[in-house]
Amino acid sequence: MSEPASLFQFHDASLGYAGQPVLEALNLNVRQGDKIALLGESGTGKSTLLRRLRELRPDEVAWCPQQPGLVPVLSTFHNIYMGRLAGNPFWYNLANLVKPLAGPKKEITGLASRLGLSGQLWQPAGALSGGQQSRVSLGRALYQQKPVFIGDEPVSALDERQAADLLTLVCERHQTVVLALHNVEQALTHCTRIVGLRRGRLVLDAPSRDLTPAQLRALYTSS
Ligand SMILES: Nc1ncnc2c1ncn2[C@@H]1O[C@H](COP(=O)(O)OP(=O)(O)OP(=O)(O)O)[C@@H](O)[C@H]1O
Repeated sequence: MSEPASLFQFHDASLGYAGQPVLEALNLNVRQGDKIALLGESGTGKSTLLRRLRELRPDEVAWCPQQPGLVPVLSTFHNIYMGRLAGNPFWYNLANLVKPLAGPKKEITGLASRLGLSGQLWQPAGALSGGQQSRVSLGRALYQQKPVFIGDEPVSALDERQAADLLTLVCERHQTVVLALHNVEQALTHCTRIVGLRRGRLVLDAPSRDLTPAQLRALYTSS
């Protein structure tokens, strides 16, 4: 059987800002079909790496940022709809803003129900709880329907059951997934490969089946 295609490749790469490296000597190959959890303590460069992945293949990536970045005066429906804004003509977007058309209405109503947001569909995003807002943000990324999902702590504001349910949904609906997570159990349950960062270096890249929670927690120890 042939190897899955490579989507993102880094060879001894350095990633950072304005000439200041955050990640150095990075070697990483993300293949089609990978379900990767990116772990590491705060400030070690997870978001930096995810942003670069998104920049490399903007048309193929559904992006779920760390901060939901919703438009507070617009409804849940409209914020989810924004996931496909760029792919539709102006008149179509305007029509949906004023009076949602049957197609998007049906699709987004179904998605909102799956996200537990049926009761909030027409409420302004600014009136939602933090967890509800992060589900809207997830909905907006899912609505993009891209082959690759990149999420920066997409379920950190959710309770355990909701987080598990929505990580399952994300993995089912995308061929390739890369998620920054802080919960090692979630990482091992939902992802097939774990990439660990520590102090700006990639220090772990292994199949989930070969790892234990204790090994992953070591990424967060101070020594
Ligand atoms: N836009 C930026 N300009 C300059 N430096 C930045 C920028 N974004 C992040 N950094 C710096 O890069 C380093 C890594 O940040 P990054 O957000 O990638 O970490 P992280 O692992 O995602 O952290 P967290 O788990 O807290 O989200 C930090 O020192 C941060 O200050």
